[in-house]
Amino acid sequence: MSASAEQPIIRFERVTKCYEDGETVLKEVSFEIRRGQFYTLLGPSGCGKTTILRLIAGFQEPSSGEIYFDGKVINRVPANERQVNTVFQDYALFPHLDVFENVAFGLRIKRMKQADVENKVLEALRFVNLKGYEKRQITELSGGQRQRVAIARAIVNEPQVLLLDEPLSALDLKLRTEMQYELRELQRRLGITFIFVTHDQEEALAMSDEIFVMKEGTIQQSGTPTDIYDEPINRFVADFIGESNIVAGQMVRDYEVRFAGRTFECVDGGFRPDEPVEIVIRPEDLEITPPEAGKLVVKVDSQLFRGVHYEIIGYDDAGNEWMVHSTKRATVGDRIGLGFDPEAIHVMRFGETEEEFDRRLLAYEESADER
Ligand SMILES: Nc1ncnc2c1ncn2[C@@H]1O[C@H](COP(=O)(O)OP(=O)(O)OP(=O)(O)O)[C@@H](O)[C@H]1O
Repeated sequence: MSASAEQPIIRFERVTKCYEDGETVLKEVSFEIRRGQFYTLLGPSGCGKTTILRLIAGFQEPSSGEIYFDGKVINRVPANERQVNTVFQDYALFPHLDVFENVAFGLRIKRMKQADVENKVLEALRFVNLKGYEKRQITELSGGQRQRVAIARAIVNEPQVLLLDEPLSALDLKLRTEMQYELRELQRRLGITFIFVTHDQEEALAMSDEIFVMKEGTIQQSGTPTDIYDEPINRFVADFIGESNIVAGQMVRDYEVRFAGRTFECVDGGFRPDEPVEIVIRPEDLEITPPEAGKLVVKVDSQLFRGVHYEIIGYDDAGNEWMVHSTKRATVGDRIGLGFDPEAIHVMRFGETEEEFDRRLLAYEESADER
């Protein structure tokens, strides 16, 4: 592999963004984006996702820190000189132009020859399955088709990076799911980097090679969907990604944790003895057993049929709530046992971010070396 192929295509180095009103919406954010991958920025409204896209696109400048593209600082490079295109939430199509002219717009500005414009526009429309729609007006298209025109208009410029700001949020659920497959497939065929913004965790898990989970202008955790689902770094991430049982606990020593009034074997280390922690167990990792065989015993409070499983809510004697996803039914009011493997227990430090976690792990490994 050549050096440039290994180099991240985009790198943020301690990037901070304050708006004129003094609000700091990104706080020393650092990350790397590798070539040809599908990235998702995931987080609640207002956490700074769109601001990151605007900084990459060149619509805004950072207040401090460096943005690199292909190894060069681009903080002050104008938007039209960057090899980046954006698909906006509302698509921003021109209603008075037909499909062909919408897609051709950027090429006409570049004064490309008519024959080349035609070739490129038709190729882009083929890519998004809209061949034959060239003469249609935008108003005569469905939401999904408009979405595809917006993508064709962006990829016709052959960007190295495509930024997509909540592009599926205007679509109904069925079309949204279809477009998730289409977008993922399109990214693979084009082989360019996609940076996708959403606040929908299922969408992020389904589509991404890598997810950045954001909160209040910081990246809480980055990783593959499975990393983030299985090993959430803190309560915020665990809560935001999927359904979780989160209860307070205390480390006894490495690989032994106490919660709900009992001590359990676990697979996490690197904590101080007696350190207060939070425990995550996913509802699908809990198994219903007879009460005497359970690691925990809960009283069933409610039950809902969810199609593939029952969602059962119960309370243990310490008052903790437990959600269970089970193909077995339970009876409201009964006491049932809950079984789980040591691997199903995920131990987190209170409110720890990824950087704090890395520092703790390093210190732990160094102290283990000394021992
Ligand atoms: N031009 C601006 N001037 C001042 N404040 C702004 C400006 N643009 C955004 N903000 C503020 O910056 C914060 C982050 O906004 P941003 O649009 O990046 O969030 P987001 O995560 O994309 O949210 P959403 O999911 O709602 O689009 C918000 O508090 C927002 O009010």
